[in-house]
Amino acid sequence: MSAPEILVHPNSGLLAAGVAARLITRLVDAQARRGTASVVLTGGGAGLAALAAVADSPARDAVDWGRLDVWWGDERFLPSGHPERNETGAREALLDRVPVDPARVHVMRGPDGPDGDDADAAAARYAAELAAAAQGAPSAVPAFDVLMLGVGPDAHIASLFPGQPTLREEKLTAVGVHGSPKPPPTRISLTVPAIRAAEEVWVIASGSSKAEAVRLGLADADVMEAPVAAARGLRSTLYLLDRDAASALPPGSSPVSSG
Ligand SMILES: O=C(O)[C@H](O)[C@@H](O)[C@H](O)[C@H](O)COP(=O)(O)O
Repeated sequence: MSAPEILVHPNSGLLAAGVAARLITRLVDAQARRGTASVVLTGGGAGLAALAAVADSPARDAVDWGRLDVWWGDERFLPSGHPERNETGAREALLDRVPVDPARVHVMRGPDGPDGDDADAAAARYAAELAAAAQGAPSAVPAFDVLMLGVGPDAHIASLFPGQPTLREEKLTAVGVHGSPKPPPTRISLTVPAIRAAEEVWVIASGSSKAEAVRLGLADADVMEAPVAAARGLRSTLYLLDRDAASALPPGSSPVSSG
């Protein structure tokens, strides 16, 4: 597992622009190497702002959008098109604005999907889709090039909340989440092992309400108390922050500032 690197941007707008530039570069590099690329998206303000910045960037045309696999780290268990779905936000910010291949946009299904109200079955369906794309990898998930995560003030990532048993899941790669403290209560989430199988994990945070969660994540806090501490990539782990989110870094951190 990689130790986190910390990159601090002057404000939330420059954070979004910085994440967008970095994402475009990573996807272009992956496609140059392998022909395809994969990304795992997050819901939440900072992650969606970064996607909108990708769509607004002239450099976006350097990405071959038809050869990109798009996955989600978590989804709110709501019907397709619902404004609160992470999918809806990502489509509005980016996916409707670039020529992605619909067959490569891997959504977590909601109650209008083939499993109806059964979020656990919808999660199992997603795990099966991940396994099919994993080409026999022992992790049963593809080697994601970039997995983006927002973080909550309570230090949750994806839909893995402090104290919930889903944090201890070791075998399944996607789970149904019930009783989420952040609405809506029912969700689907990747698990810790699925997140940690990504090549690069990016924790993206903006604003002072995230400063304590960022501190806990970097201080290797107990994962049951601060799920963000589990967010580590195989090759690299980046904390992409604005100044306010970086206002309580643990002693001894070596942030790199931009701008
Ligand atoms: O479904 C969700 O709510 C998200 O995936 C969640 O994990 C989010 O990324 C964080 O809560 C940060 O959200 P904000 O950036 O909006 O605070």
